[in-house]
Amino acid sequence: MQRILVTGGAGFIGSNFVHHVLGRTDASVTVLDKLTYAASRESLDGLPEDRVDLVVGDVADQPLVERLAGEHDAIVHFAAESHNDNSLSEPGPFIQTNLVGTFCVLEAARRHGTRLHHISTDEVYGDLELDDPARFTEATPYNPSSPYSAAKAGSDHLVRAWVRSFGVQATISNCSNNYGPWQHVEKFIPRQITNVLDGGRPKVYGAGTNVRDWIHAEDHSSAVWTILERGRIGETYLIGADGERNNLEVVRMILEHLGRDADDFDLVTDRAGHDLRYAIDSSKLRAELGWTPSFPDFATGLARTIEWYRDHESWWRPGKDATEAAYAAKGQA
Ligand SMILES: Cc1cn([C@H]2C[C@H](O)[C@@H](COP(=O)(O)OP(=O)(O)O[C@H]3O[C@H](C)C(=O)[C@H](O)[C@H]3O)O2)c(=O)[nH]c1=O
Repeated sequence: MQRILVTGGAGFIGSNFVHHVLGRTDASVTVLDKLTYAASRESLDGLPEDRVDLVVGDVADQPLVERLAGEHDAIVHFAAESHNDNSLSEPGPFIQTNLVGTFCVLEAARRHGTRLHHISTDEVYGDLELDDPARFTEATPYNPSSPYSAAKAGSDHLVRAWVRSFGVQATISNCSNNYGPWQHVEKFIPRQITNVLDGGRPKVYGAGTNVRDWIHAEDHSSAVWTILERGRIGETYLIGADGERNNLEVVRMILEHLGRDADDFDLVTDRAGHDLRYAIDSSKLRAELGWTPSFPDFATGLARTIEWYRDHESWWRPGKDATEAAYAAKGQA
């Protein structure tokens, strides 16, 4: 695979993947990205210019995606609207990008016989009880809760249908919550880090007992590359790094790292339909393809991420006020 098309490659997880591929292989990458509020050209800075191309465009632009698919050996499809809170206030873009966009990618892959890897989320499985020892596996029934996760669930079903009905050469991965550099300040970890850097207080939904299974974006990238290279066509692989923490634990770690009292946070209005707990069993990926996470433990990864936000204020600052104003309008600031 020498020529790879990465949809959504200027977003948080997509751009981490582009850095991963260009740093570890001799492949060249075309990024197709609409450069919405959640993407940034800066996330692609420092890459070898002769091996990366940015096409600013919409993944739901069928002729554009068809043309690009014909010029590449593989498509890795990250492009998606990803923020649950936004999907609750305005679901339309989630249907358009996550469902219609995936349809366009599938039709393009079908027409050109291009290998496809579809990026998805563990949220398609709904949530687990806090005291349930179970974790999600590839056999867990779909049960999405939000417009975001329902649209991602639908996109997974489209991929499986195109594999079975049209022989599209596709794999799917469902990953848990990512953290790391270049994540938009609307998301939980960057929001709380930047609140504290600004001298403010973290804002925790509900009672803060909801659990997320954190993985560093770099480990997500290495898993996706492994599946792209060695995954079996038509298969789904769950990606996770055994990083379960509740939201209170995470904000306390951020506060303590930045020299503040661990209880210096506010509990705010809960998210509607807020999923309680996500937890991934990634045994299939580890046993079948030999993948293991390489990033250090969550505490070390979080500390490095906090330092990254401290060092990159000029990147996150322009979006911060508008993001907080939107949360304030919902009683979550
Ligand atoms: C923004 C914010 C969030 N939260 C809570 C809500 C969740 O329990 C947790 C993480 O929230 P966040 O919105 O960052 O992420 P999730 O809703 O878990 O979803 C994320 O991880 C999955 C896998 C994807 O697939 C999504 O694309 C991705 O956004 O913190 C707060 O308590 N306060 C806040 O200010």
